[in-house]
Amino acid sequence: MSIESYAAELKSALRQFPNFPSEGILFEDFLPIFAKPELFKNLVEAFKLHVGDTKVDYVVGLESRGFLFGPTLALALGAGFIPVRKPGKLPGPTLEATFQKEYGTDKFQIQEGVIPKDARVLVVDDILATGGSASAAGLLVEKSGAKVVEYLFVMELDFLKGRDKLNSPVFTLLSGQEAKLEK
Ligand SMILES: O=P(O)(O)OC[C@H]1O[C@H](OP(=O)(O)OP(=O)(O)O)[C@H](O)[C@@H]1O
Ligand SMILES: Nc1ncnc2[nH]cnc12
Ligand SMILES: [Mg+2]
Repeated sequence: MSIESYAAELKSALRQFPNFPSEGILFEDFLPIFAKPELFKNLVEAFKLHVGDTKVDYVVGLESRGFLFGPTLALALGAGFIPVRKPGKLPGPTLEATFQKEYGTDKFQIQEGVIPKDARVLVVDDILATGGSASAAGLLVEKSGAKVVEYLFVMELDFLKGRDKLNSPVFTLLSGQEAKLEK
């Protein structure tokens, strides 16, 4: 199957919730994908097709939703998985970055020394909204001395222009929201 046909099938599984978690947000719920093994398998297969022969040493997944498929994708690519977590969850020395997102401020941490210098990394998450989360994660990868080969997302909220904050190529599997939710 092609990436496009995987994408069409996956897109039809998503559910939208207007005004969640706050007024004016159209929330894209991608959890139904994980309730069906064939959809979950196809999500990973579609990303794998996109990555192709590109050399990847690590997949870095963002807490929480990037943890749902990041490790599975890493395994499928023969790469390691490294978590970027919200503060206070990782033991030992960490690197930290603060960021703004679509609905609030947050912090991310990564353990120091877990990514070898010059490693080739894919940063993966479910949604690219303002780009705050992904750019903070990219910064942590760069602070570790590694290289972000590409950012991979299931979906993008195009109107927020999050990709402008990212300084490596960006791939989004499904077409996203082009306009803000009308009241
Ligand atoms: O591009 P941004 O504006 O940074 O927003 C995108 C991020 O927001 C959501 O995570 P969130 O932290 O809300 O919750 P989660 O723990 O459920 O992943 C989403 O899963 C992305 O990680
Ligand atoms: N509209 C949205 N739907 C789901 N997750 C999100 N994260 C940030 N914005 C989101
Ligand atoms: Mg998230």
